[in-house]
This record gives sequence, structure tokens and C-alpha cells, in this order.
Amino acid sequence: MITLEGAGRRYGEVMALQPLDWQVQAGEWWGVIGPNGSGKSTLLQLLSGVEAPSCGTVTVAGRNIRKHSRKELARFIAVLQQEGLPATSFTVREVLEMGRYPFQGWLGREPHDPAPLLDSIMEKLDLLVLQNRPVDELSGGQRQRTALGKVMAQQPTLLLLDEPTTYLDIRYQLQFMEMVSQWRQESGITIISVLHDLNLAAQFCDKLLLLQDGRAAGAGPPQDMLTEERLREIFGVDTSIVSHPSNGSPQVLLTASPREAQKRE
Ligand SMILES: Nc1ncnc2c1ncn2[C@@H]1O[C@H](COP(=O)(O)OP(=O)(O)OP(=O)(O)O)[C@@H](O)[C@H]1O
Repeated sequence: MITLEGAGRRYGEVMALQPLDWQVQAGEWWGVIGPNGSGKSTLLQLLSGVEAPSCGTVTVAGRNIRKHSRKELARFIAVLQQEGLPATSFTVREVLEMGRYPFQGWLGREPHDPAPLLDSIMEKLDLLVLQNRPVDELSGGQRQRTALGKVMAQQPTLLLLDEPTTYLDIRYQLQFMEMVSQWRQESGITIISVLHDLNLAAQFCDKLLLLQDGRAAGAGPPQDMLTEERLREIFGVDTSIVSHPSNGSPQVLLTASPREAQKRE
């Protein structure tokens, strides 16, 4: 599905992403994790075609990403950012309709009426009651669900998520990840998500790519990647890794310094 061969990105003096070899198979859900400034967003920009690599190649669906037109890329790659949607007076339904843009002809029409598809997406995401509300009147959680609806309307084969749960409370974080997971089960899409929440990453992603200073510091299943040694080396913090009592995924407990413990005694 995706192959990176020595793909890297330089901004002036800064090598934001060192040459990276990486393969993503169709249907996988990868989490990209690493400290601030380690190159995660840069990697997503290469994968979405927004930025060209300074070296190496990015191949998506058997073809160099630079050879696809913008509209072609939009037909199979969807990107959802931290704040999925700006405040806008467009309604929820109108925003979902915008997701159909890559499929419209030059008169802004599609060969098939997209309304049934949009209705079924809104039903899945519990958006039907909100469909005529302007987005700028919605809560953060409702707005992020609308953003998800827009990318679902795009029917991509590859979904890129850039810290999509950052501004959500824990209930909406979980709800968002479960909706994405459900969509993946139904459609078989491939997902690459940048996540700061290691515990969510461990529960939802099949594999994790660890970045440190623009370099790959490991790639593999969460139980191999989320170890106390690796996290100390990459993030410079002490953690305790426990097994989730319900599903066995590795969960990261942060350990405050002994000074903090003494304060409470
Ligand atoms: N457009 C740019 N111009 C110059 N430097 C850039 C640009 N984009 C990123 N960088 C630099 O590249 C490095 C990697 O940045 P990037 O945003 O990819 O990291 P990140 O892991 O996504 O960080 P964060 O977790 O804070 O979002 C940083 O040193 C950053 O300052």
C-alpha cells in the first residue's frame, strides 16, 4: 500500500525527517509516536503529498506519490487534523457534502446522488439530529465527529490522522477512536495516525512507528515498542508498563519523581 525508500525531508538546516525505509500493508493501522519535534507531522505531510521528499521516494498504491494529481490523491487519501474543522457557518450536512468534492465533475455534480451515503454516515456518527446546525455552534466533540463524517464521505483507502483526539475529553477521545475502528472494520481502510496518547495507540493500532530526532527508533507491535527502556531512551522519562486488565495491551503509567511522593507523605 505504502512504501518509503530513503524518504526524508529537510527544511533549510533542519533535517526534519532522516531518510526512512518503511512499509505499510493494506488494512493496517499504524500509530506514529515520538516526542515533540521528532518528525511525525513531517512524515504525514510526505504521505499526503502536501510536501515533496527532499530525498528518496514515497510510493502509494504502486505509484510515486509525486506522479498523482491533487484530485487523484484526494480520491484515495483523506487527512484529518487535530482540529478537524475550522469554525464555519456551513452546516454539518454541507461539510459532509464537501467531502465528495474529489468525485464531482466540473459542474460540481456527481454521476450518483450522494445523499444516501451521507445519510448513512450521519446515522453511524449520530449526526442526523445535528445535520442542519452550523458547525460553529457545535461542541468540540460534535465538530470532530463532523470532521470524521467529511473524511468518511470521501471514501478514501488511506486515512491519515494527525493527533485527532488532542482537544477531546476522555469520553470523546474513546468515542472517536471507536468510530474510526468501526469504520475500518466495515471498509478495510488503511490508517496512519500520529498520537501522543500512548495508551490509546496501544489499544487501537496494530503497529507503532517510533520516531526520535527525525529517525526511526523502532517499528512493530505495541507490546514490543512500548517498553520501559525504549520510552526512557526516547522520551527521557521513567514509566511503568502494565498490561491492560481487559485486553492485555501495554499501558503506560507515568512515574513522578520521588520528590512528589515525599510531598504527600
Ligand atoms: N515548515 C517547516 N520549516 C522549518 N522547519 C520545520 C518545518 N516543519 C517542521 N520543521 C522542523 O522539523 C522538525 C520536526 O517537526 P515536526 O512538526 O515534523 O515534528 P512533530 O514530531 O510533528 O512535533 P509535534 O509533536 O510537536 O507536533 C522540528 O525541528 C521542526 O521545527
